[in-house]
Amino acid sequence: MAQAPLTLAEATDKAKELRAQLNQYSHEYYVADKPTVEDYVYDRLYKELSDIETEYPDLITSDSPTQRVGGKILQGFEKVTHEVQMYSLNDGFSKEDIYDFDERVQKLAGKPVSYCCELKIDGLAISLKYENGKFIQGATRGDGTVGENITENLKTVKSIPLELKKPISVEVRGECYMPKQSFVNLNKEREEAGQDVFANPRNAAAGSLRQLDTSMVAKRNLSTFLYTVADFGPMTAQTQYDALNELSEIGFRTNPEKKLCQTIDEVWAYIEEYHEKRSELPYEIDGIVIKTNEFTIQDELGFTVKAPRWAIAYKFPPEEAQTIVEEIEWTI
Ligand SMILES: NC(=O)c1cc2c(=O)c3cc(F)ccc3oc2nc1N
Repeated sequence: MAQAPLTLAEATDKAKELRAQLNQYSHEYYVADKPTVEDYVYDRLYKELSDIETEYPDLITSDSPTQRVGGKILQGFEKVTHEVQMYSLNDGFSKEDIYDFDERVQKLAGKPVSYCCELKIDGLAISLKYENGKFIQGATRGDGTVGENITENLKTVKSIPLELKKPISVEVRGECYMPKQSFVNLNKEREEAGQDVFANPRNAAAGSLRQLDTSMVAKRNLSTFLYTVADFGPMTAQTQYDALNELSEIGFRTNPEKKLCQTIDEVWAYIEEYHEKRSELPYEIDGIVIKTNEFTIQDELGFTVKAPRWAIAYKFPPEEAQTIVEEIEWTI
């Protein structure tokens, strides 16, 4: 039985309630990886909100889940200048490189330091800006000083919050990536459509974020892991490990495999552990990022022209791309 049409007042209240409920379900599914409802529950509420917004377009808000599907055709990507430079990392390729890094850092710091170790996600570095809790700008790293404005495309990435849990103004950085399974599915579709396939998930993510049709990006199932606070705003973390937890508390998706290591031996054990586990992860990693944990020490060590002195990326030897795809295809 069709419901009597809602008055504007009823529709306004109902839309607000549905947005909050849907954004909560979406956070659980795409950010916390802990969905609490079946898809059909979400879909039914989504349709209810979408119908209200069709009836009353003025009720559409920037953080409405209906804004995630894209549908804009962009003319191109404007340039964005990063007020806080987006550096790259120095690479290490051997155990010796990692122990040399530790020796340099301890000498510069003048004392033993602890390290925060993180998986090195093989995606595309992005910067996200929020004003009073609202997502206002997303950009690529570019050359570290000038990147591309890909805000409209990043709005379709479900793990990127359109509104934070607190109305704060911050700039955060992280990696946008395509999960392995999505990569295999996308290449299957492209092959069947006679299109070129992507060589690896990183290229697929980069190619997806360069789409000018935002509805195409929405279909690519991209995700994110955030790892840096560029402009702290009111955030209080004094170490990298705590900053990752704080990023998660305000609504960002962070990688759960981080580890606080008191010695470089512990760091090396972590590197070996994840070199083993690499093929089981649902996303590609190309190494491990090691950072001095205390921000006071990061400030003391600072940056060279190219990279921070207080971090190093240990790069795993490249896995044959074929093995990755074969392994996944076997699991389908
Ligand atoms: N791909 C990654 O998973 C990853 C990348 C970086 C960086 O590129 C990076 C660059 C800096 F100048 C400083 C810290 C960083 O931390 C990082 N942490 C990570 N987990």
